[in-house]
Formats: sequence, structure tokens, C-alpha cells
Amino acid sequence: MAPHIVRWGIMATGWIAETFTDDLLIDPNVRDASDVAHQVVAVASSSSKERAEQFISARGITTPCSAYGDYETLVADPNVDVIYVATPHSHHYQNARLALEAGKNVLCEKAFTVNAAQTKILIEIARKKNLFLMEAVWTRYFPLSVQIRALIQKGEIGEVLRVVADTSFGDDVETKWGTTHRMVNPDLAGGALLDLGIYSLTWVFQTLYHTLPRDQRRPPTVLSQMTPYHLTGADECTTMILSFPTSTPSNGPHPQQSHGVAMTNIRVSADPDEKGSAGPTIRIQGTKGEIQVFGPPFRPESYRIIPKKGAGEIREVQCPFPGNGKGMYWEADEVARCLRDGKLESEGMPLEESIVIMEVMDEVRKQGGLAYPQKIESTEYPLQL
Ligand SMILES: NC(=O)C1=CN([C@@H]2O[C@H](COP(=O)(O)OP(=O)(O)OC[C@H]3O[C@@H](n4cnc5c(N)ncnc54)[C@H](OP(=O)(O)O)[C@@H]3O)[C@@H](O)[C@H]2O)C=CC1
Ligand SMILES: O=C1OC[C@@H](O)[C@H](O)[C@H]1O
Repeated sequence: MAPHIVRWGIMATGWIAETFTDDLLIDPNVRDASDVAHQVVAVASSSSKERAEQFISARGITTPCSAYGDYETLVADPNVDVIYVATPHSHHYQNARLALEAGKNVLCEKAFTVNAAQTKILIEIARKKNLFLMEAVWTRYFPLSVQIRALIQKGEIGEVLRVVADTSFGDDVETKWGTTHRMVNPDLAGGALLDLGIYSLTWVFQTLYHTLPRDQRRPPTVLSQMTPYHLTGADECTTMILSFPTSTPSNGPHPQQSHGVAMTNIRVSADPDEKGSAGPTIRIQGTKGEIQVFGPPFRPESYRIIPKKGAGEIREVQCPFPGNGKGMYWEADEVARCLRDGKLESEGMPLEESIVIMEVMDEVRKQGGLAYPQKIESTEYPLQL
């Protein structure tokens, strides 16, 4: 059967727009995805049309692809099925809303928006207009994540009661990020939490929350600490303890909670020698054993299952990236399948779960005293950026 072809419009021409587009251009057959295919039919840069043209030629796109010097023209392009929003966090609400208001489906980079209030409005608009909307949490669509969720659901390590995840870079923050880069710039909703902490939260949520039947998923309580970066006030370190109510079986005593410890830091690293010597970045601990995940939590490369003593052998699983891709093609394939099947949201990253995670980050910022400028926390539209 012919693959379902999805026509992408790329909004912005920065680093991740390049990476995502390069992945879109990899033949899906190399990852055994013969049911879908991707075409990049338009690219827009808010800086200039020339920048969009350069982006297209640098990627070697030879199929017809329009270059635009503003986002408004992109979202009006009738050839585009779905817009990929690849701007800084501060701009997601504004840019995704622009696309939705124009009647386009949207895949929006993480963190979805600056706060939960903005996320809720995007979802309301998408639902009202019958449009597909998804937060681009690519890691959830890796075979590694899918396999680990399935292992948990089939009880491989028993009941999962604690998860520890650390997404931390050991950067010389002042030299590498300065004060204006989006990583640390409050005007762009920078900081460790929204940029990297969201991956630690992804692991906590996809193991302790998403693996439960929908009607048993309950938002966690949160305790956290935040360290501001002295030059900008955005967080350089955030540590969170999340407590989820567990489902209570009728037989016998039972723990009432599972705990997630989600860490992020841009000054100390989870993997200082970048060879994994520091051990797993994620530990998923159950009553019958543990799953350990290796590599950066946003792009892990392997995991191992350690059964409880006497219950079997350790199993190591390598998870390669076919075609030398970054791994963003799996989320793109998911978008294509959802559009093909008329689904308005993805089961792997439900909109309800995006809201709960944004609410957790709102609470963590409240506890840590991190408020972004009102002009980007606002829900007015358009924002006064
Ligand atoms: N999934 C993942 O692995 C990753 C996700 N990300 C996410 O992607 C988003 C973008 O990150 P990244 O590509 O690294 O950022 P970059 O700074 O490299 O690119 C952002 C682009 O957004 C556009 N833009 C529009 N308005 C502004 C503005 N006021 N200031 C800066 N840029 C603006 C620009 O493109 P133009 O001028 O063409 O309009 C710019 O090139 C973030 O949400 C980030 O969290 C980032 C890295 C990895
Ligand atoms: O989403 C991300 O994942 C990869 C990191 O390098 C990047 O800073 C972050 O935005």
C-alpha cells in the first residue's frame, strides 16, 4: 500500500528546526516505517526569506518547497498539512496559536508553552477547530521508551514505586550560555527546568503516570528546590520530588504512593566523562527489579533490566538510531499516523498529560520564585513580545 504522505511546514530556522528537518528527510524505510512518508513543503524564517531559502538549500531539499520571510504566510499556505513550531519557549503560545487560528495542525516543541494557562488555551482552540495538536516530546516515541513502558505494564519489574531521572549538563554556564542565549534568558523562558528538566519529568511521568489506565492517572504533589543563575535569574539547577497516589488493590497492605525524583542542572553533569562512567541517568525501581537507562534522558541509547536476586539474569538492550538519525523521525511518524487516522491527539503524549506536566512546572517555579516577565507569562493574543 502507498504510504500516507504528510506535508510539513517548518516554522523557524534554528538548531532544532534543522535537526528535525534532517530527520524528516531520512527514508522511513530505514526504520521500517513504510506506512508513512514526509515532505517538507514550506519553511519560514521570521528573520528573512533568504534565511529560509538558505535553510532549504543547505538541507538539499529538491522537491518543491516554499521559502517565506514571515510566519503568517507559512500558516496560510494551503499545501501545508502540519506546522512544526521550533521557536523559543517564550514564543510557542503565540506561534502555535497563529497556526491553529489559521486552521493548521501543529507539532510544537517542548516545553509546550511558558505556563499551563497558555497550554490550555491552545488545546481549547485545537479542539474547537478539530485540529491535531501535540507537544514534541520526541523521546516518548523512541522504541526504547515504548519498550520500557510495555515492560512496566506487563509487570516485568513488579510495581514501580520509585523513579530517579537526571538531565544535567556540566557546562561552564557563563562562558557557554552568557546572558542572552535562550538556555538562560528569562525573556525567552530559559532555564534548566523548561529546557532540560522536562525530560526528567518525562521519564517520571511516562513510567509512574502514563503506564496506568487513564482513569487511574492522578496528578502528583510536588516539593522542589531551585538555584538561580546569578547573571539572569533563570534556574540553573532544579530538583523535584513528585509523589503519585498508587492504585490500591483490595488485597492486603499496599504502598499508597510512588515517588519520582526529577533533577536538572546545567553546571554539573549527569555524565561527566560522556562515557557513561557515572552510571545510568534514569533508574526505574520496582518491587521485582529495576530498569536502568543509559545516555542523555532526551536521547537514551540503551537500557538494562536487573531482576531481583534469584529471579533471572540481567538483560542489556541496545537501541540504535537507524539511518544515523537524531531520533526525531519517530515522533514525526506518529504525527503522520495520527493525521492519517483522523486522531486529534497522540496517545503517547496526550494533551491532558501535557497540561499536568505544565502545572507541575508552574508549581515548581512558584516554589523556586521563578516568574518570567509578564509579557511572556500572559495569555493575551498576540503577546507584546
Ligand atoms: N527536541 C529537542 O531535542 C530539542 C528541542 N529544542 C526546543 O526547540 C526550541 C528552539 O530551540 P533551538 O532550535 O535550539 O533554538 P535556536 O535559538 O537555535 O532557534 C530558534 C529559532 O526561533 C526563531 N525565533 C523567532 N523569534 C525568536 C526570538 N525572539 N529569539 C530567538 N529566536 C527566535 C528563529 O528562527 P527564524 O529567525 O528563522 O524565525 C530562531 O532561529 C525550544 O523550544 C527548545 O526547547 C531545542 C533543542 C533540542
Ligand atoms: O530539548 C533539548 O534536548 C537536547 C538539548 O541539547 C537541548 O538543550 C534541549 O533543548
